[in-house]
Amino acid sequence: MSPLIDARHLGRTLAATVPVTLVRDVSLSIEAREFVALTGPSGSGKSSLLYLLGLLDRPTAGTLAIAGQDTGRLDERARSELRLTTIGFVFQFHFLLPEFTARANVEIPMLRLGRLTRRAARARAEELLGGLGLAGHFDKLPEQLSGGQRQRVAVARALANDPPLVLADEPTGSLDSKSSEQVFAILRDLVRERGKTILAVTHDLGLAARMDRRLELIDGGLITDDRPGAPDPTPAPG
Ligand SMILES: Nc1ncnc2c1ncn2[C@@H]1O[C@H](COP(=O)(O)OP(=O)(O)OP(=O)(O)O)[C@@H](O)[C@H]1O
Repeated sequence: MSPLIDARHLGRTLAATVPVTLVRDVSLSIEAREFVALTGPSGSGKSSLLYLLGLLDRPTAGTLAIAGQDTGRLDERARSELRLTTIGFVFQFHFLLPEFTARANVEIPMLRLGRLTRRAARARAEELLGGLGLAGHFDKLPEQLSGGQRQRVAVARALANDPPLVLADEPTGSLDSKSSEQVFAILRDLVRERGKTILAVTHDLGLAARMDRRLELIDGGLITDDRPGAPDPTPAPG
C-alpha cells in the first residue's frame, strides 16, 4: 500500500522582491497508523509544512502524494474532495463557527461532502461528540464550552468524514495541563484504537517524546526524523 503522505523535495517560496522560503526540500513519507510529532523553533516552517501536506496551500517545488494520489495533477475540485475525505484538521484555536452549536459544527463537513442525509449527519455528529465525553453539550455554542471541551468538539469535527489522516497544529497549545493531557490521550487512542494517522505540530518536547516519531524542522528544512520510543535496534552485548 502506498504511504498516506509521500512528499519529495517539497518546497514553498513566497515570491517577493526578496523571496521568502517557508519550506525547503522536504522529503518525507508517513505510513498509516503513525503518530508523528512535528517540532522546531518558532518560525521554522511547521505550520507552513502542515498547510502544504493538508492541501490548504500549494508547493512551489517538489511533489506530494496523499493516499496514493499525486496532488499536483488534481484540479481544485478534486483537491477539495481529497481534503474532505482524507484529512481532518485540528488547530490550536479551535476555529469552530461561533454562531453554530457543537453538533452543527460537527455536521458541517459531512453536509459539505454530501454523502450523508441531514438526519444521518446529525446522528453521526452526536455519536462522535458522545464518544468524546460531550453527550450533554450538543446544543451549546462554542462560547458556552470550556477550552478543553471546545478542542474536543474540534476533534469530533476533524473526524466527521472519517478521514484516515488528522493534521493538528498545536492541538494542546492553548489548554491547561489537565485538558491538554485529555486531548493528547484522545489523539493517541485515535491512532492505537481507530487506526488513524496523526501528524501534530507541538512545541512540547515532553509530548513529542511520547509519540512514535519526531520530525524537526529548522529554517524550513527537515533536520531530524527519529523514533524516540523505539527499542534500540542493536541489543547491548552480553
Ligand atoms: N504569508 C507570509 N508572508 C511572509 N512570511 C511568512 C508568511 N507565512 C509565514 N511566513 C514566515 O515564514 C516562516 C515560517 O512560518 P510558520 O508559521 O510556518 O512557522 P512555525 O514553525 O509554524 O512557527 P510557530 O511555531 O511560531 O507557529 C516564519 O518566519 C514566518 O514569519
